[in-house]
Amino acid sequence: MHRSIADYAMIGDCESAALVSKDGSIDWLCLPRFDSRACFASLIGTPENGRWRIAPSDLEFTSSRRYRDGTLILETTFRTATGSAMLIDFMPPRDGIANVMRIVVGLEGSVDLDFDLVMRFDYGRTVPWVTRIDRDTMTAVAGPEMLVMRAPVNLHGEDMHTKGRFTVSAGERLAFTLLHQPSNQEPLAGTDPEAALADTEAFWTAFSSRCPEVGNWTGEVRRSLITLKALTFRPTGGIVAAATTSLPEEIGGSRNWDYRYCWLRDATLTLMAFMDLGYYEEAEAWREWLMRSVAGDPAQMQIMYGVAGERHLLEWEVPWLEGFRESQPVRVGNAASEQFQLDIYGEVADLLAQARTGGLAPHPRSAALAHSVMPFLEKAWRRPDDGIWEIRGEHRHFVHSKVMAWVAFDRASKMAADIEGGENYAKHWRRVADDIHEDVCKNGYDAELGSFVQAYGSTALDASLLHIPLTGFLPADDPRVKGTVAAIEQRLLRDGLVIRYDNGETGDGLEGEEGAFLACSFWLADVYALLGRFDDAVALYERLCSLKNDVGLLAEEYDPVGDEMLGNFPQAFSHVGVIITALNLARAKGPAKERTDTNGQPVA
Ligand SMILES: OC[C@H]1O[C@H](O[C@H]2O[C@H](CO)[C@@H](O)[C@H](O)[C@H]2O)[C@H](O)[C@@H](O)[C@@H]1O
Repeated sequence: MHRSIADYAMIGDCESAALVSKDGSIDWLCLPRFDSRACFASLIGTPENGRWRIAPSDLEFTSSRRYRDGTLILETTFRTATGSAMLIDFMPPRDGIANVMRIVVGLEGSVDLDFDLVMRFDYGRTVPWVTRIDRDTMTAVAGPEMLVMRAPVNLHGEDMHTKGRFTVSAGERLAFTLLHQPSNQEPLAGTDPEAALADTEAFWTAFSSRCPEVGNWTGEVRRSLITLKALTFRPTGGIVAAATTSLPEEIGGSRNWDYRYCWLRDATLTLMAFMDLGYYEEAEAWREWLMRSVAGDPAQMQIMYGVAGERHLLEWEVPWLEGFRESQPVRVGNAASEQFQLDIYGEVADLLAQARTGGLAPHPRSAALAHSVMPFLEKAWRRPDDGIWEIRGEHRHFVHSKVMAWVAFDRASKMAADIEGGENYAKHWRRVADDIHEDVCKNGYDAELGSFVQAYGSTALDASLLHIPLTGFLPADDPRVKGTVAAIEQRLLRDGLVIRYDNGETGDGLEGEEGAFLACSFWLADVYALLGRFDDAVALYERLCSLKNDVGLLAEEYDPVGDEMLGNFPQAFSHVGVIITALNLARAKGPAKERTDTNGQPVA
């Protein structure tokens, strides 16, 4: 049986994350940060590239799992012929030390379990020296890093694995911990796992209990909110697009990318979801991250940064990893970081404008940002770019990019009051917005097709055009918008889900195909809601939610033919869709008590 992406659940501590399989194996873990070199990389390799498995010795076991309510604490229950046991997996929010904790709890009878720990640094390549320090403690060292593993059972070394077999009986609890630290220090003591479990539960419930009711979809929304929070990097406010690299967009294909970075686009959309639910601290922290990351020459502004604002995200291929179900190459770093993508200015401006409307005080450096970025953009919007999909080919005049440049000037003119001389700026930026609007309507609309098109001069379609009504560029009932929606329904739907574009007619510079893009499918549901097609919107939303795995997680894409998730996982873009579309549906139809305004407050 092959593995599927849906087999995994995420645990994390808002600085990094691990993926745990249904059969109790942590197959992905990067420490100390999301984008650090993995110490468990079997997700995109083999068990020899690092993993930590605790599972029944009796291979005939069954398992089921869930997150403890309102938390990111994973509970996997194993059932065997002799009894049942629960594996509780979590990463405590850090007090300086990165820790993975696993508590095995005997539930019924007794269960024999196998322990198999394969510690590898450098994305599965480097085999460390493993040394026993005392009865319960082992260290693994290679170069600058050290893992300290504590286990209350007998373990031994075998073929570069740390192995053991133990029995847990009803009522018993056995705690295992793995912490990461620099190798030039003495092994740290670590915290008591049971106390850490209580603290972790308190952290997540304090966060998730503030989530407002969202119609029939509160459960869906809350799980996605927790997932997005887990993708934020607490020390800096950065937000990663997903927890993984190189989960394939086509099984066996080469569309494998590293998403463990902060895209301005993905992060702003994530923050819109946070703010729509009334969570403003994340927006404030991210705004600080943004101001530090983009500081300097606006021509050097990047579309993505590292979690602390790093700029050099050099893309390279990892030859020793065979890839998820042999999807090669595995990539680390992302060359799209060097692309020119016009839409990011609009996304950032939209976010800042919504943050202001939601009550965030003007940032002391918002004038500096406006004074450097807007004059740059006033010229730059006329240039072709790489577009929202980061197409690896020639620059084009993408319609979505121009629409988002309009958003930048539209929102800037509305926020101009925050800066000195605001009235004049407001007028000037409004004029530029009008120029862009005219340009797009003239060059981006094909009257014969009755639809906007992907790029000036092209007849290809693009799902990103759904942002035309969603951003307020044109109203949803404008005939040109209705025509575009009809064309997308006709040409970009695959088994009811939306693909980004038809690669046959577009050519994106890459080999192979990809699945339906889940975020685009949520956008279509949003547009249905705007058009008053409420039943269509709900049907599509519920279909999308049905694609989640057993613990409520979504990857970037879905293959309707192979019936499986594709792409990096869990993906912020997709979970943003779960939240924003639920809010749109609840606002459109729900009884007053279920509606929320942008502060997450019930609307009277
Ligand atoms: O399709 C080619 C590109 O795919 C990735 O980009 C996609 O993911 C980004 C992060 O979620 C998203 O912001 C972007 O809109 C998507 O197209 C990949 O990161 C790129 O390197 C690649 O060219």
